[in-house]
Amino acid sequence: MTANKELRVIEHFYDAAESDSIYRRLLLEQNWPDNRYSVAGREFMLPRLQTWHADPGISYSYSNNLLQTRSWTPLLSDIRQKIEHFLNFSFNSVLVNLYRNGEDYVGWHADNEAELGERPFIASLTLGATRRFAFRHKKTAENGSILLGSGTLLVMQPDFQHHWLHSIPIDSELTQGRINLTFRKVIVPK
Ligand SMILES: O=C(O)CCC(=O)C(=O)O
Ligand SMILES: [Fe+2]
Repeated sequence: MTANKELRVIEHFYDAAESDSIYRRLLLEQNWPDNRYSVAGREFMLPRLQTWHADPGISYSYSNNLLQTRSWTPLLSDIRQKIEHFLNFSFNSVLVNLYRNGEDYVGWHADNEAELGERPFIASLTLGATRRFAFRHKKTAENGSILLGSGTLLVMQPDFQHHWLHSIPIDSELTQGRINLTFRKVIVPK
């Protein structure tokens, strides 16, 4: 079993000009919050900036701890629609990450919170600078990475979160920013 079967990469999902224009718009429009948080009385700094947008009634523990839920902007709705149409799947939330330069990163994790259900299906769109997306198997020493360039859509199949951890490592040489959108489907409790 390799991670490749559980990852699908669609390059140029948006072409270079579209990706560049979306990147610039998001950078200006997102009204990025401060990345200093206080959780249970402890202060910490997230090594990137984030916003969280969801349909009404959607609650996600990660975001409840760290982020306010925002509504969909017209631009985020348009992107969601294009991805949903392409994948024939509907999402109800998106986590937007801004890596201001190569010093910003996300550490090893799996997106397997209970609210994403048994089979978390995640679509991730990269805009701006190219960054390395690294993955490593939870039980074996298998590991690998792929470069995600602007306009690339990465689809993480449910089993990817079960078997692998992923991260965006620091790239100290890099001065440009990157925005990543991970579209998710939070399960609404009945
Ligand atoms: O920036 C990326 O490509 C990955 C972001 C990520 O793993 C996440 O938001 O859970
Ligand atoms: Fe992730």
